[in-house]
Amino acid sequence: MDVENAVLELCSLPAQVLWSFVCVYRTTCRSPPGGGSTLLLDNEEEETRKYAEPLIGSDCRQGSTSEMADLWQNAMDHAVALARRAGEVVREALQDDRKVMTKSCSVDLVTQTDQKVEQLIIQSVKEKFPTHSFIGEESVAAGEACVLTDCPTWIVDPIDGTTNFVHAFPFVAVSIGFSVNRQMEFAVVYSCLEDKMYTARRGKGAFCNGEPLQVSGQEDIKQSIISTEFGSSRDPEAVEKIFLSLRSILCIPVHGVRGAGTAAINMCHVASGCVEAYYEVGIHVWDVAAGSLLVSEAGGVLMDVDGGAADLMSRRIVAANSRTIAERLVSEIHSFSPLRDDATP
Ligand SMILES: O=P(O)(O)O[C@H]1[C@H](O)[C@@H](O)[C@H](O)[C@H](O)[C@@H]1O
Ligand SMILES: [Mg+2]
Repeated sequence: MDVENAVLELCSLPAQVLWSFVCVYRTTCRSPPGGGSTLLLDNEEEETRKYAEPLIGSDCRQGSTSEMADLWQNAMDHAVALARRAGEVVREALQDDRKVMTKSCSVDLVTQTDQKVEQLIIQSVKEKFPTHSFIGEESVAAGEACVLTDCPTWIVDPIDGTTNFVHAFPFVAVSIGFSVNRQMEFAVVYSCLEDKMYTARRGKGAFCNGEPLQVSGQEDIKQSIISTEFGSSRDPEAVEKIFLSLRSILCIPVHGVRGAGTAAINMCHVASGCVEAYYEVGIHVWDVAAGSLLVSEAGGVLMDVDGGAADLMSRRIVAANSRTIAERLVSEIHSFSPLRDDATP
C-alpha cells in the first residue's frame, strides 16, 4: 500500500505515532530516488519557499492530527512549479499561430497547447505521485471518466479561457485543484499573462503571489460587481435562461456585470475582493475546483444557483463574498440543469 493511502487509513492512531509516520514520509518523499533532483522542475525549491511559507502555520511541527494535512504540502509545491512551467508554455505558444479545433460544438474550442499542457502536468504528477488520480479537461474530452472518488485527485484545467487564448485576450489560467475524500485540499490558479500565482490550502488561507486574499465586505448587491459568462452552449433554452438572469441582475440594479472569460480567474476576482460574486451554469468541475477553495479560503461562500449546497459536479455555481450576496443573486437567477459531469454515459 502506498504511503498516502496508508495515512488515510491511519487517521485513528494517536498523534505521536502519526508524527513518526509524517517524519518518515517527509524523508522518503522529499528526496527523489538516488538523492538527485530529477523529479523537481526548474526553480521548484525556490517556488516551494516562496509560496509554501505563508501557507504553513506555526503549529505544523506539533505532531497533532493537523499534521496529516501537511502531507499534501509536497504535492502543492509541485503543483505551483507545474503551473508556472505550464504558463511559460502558454506564453510561448502565444507567439505562434494557434491551430484551433472544436469539441462539443463550434464554439467549444481546444488547441494543441491545451493538450500539451495537460500532458505535461499529468505525466509529471504520475511520475512523482504514481497512486494519485486525475480529472483533466482534455483527458475527459478524449474519453476518460470524470469521476471524483475519495482518492487524492488532481483536477486540472490546462488552459482555462481557451477562447481567450485563441484570441490573445489577456486572461488565461492554468487551474489545478487537489481533492482528498472529495474535499478540496489545495488550489493553484496561475493567471499566465498577468503573472499572478493564486494559491490556497484548506484551513490556511488564500494568497496571490504570496499576499493574503480577502473577499469584499460589501453586503449590498446594489453596490456590487457581479461576474458571469455566456458559456459555450448555444442551446436556445439555455441562452434564454442566461439572458433572463442577466437582465434581472443588471436591473436590480448592480454597479456592473463583468466576465474575464475564465471561471478560474472570475473566482480569483471574488477571492481578491474586486468582484462581489460570480455565477455560471454550464461550467465543468475542472473550471471551478481550484477556484472554489480560493473563494472559501478568502472568506467567501459557495452555493448552488438554486440556493442549495454547492456541488462541483453539477455544472452550476455561485461563488460570493457572503451568504447575503449569494442568496440575493440566487433569487434573480433563472436556473437550468446541464448534464452533470459525472453522469453515466
Ligand atoms: O473551456 P475553458 O477551459 O476555456 O473554460 C470555460 C470557462 O472557464 C467558462 O467560464 C466559460 O464560460 C467557457 O465555457 C469556457 O469554455
Ligand atoms: Mg476551463
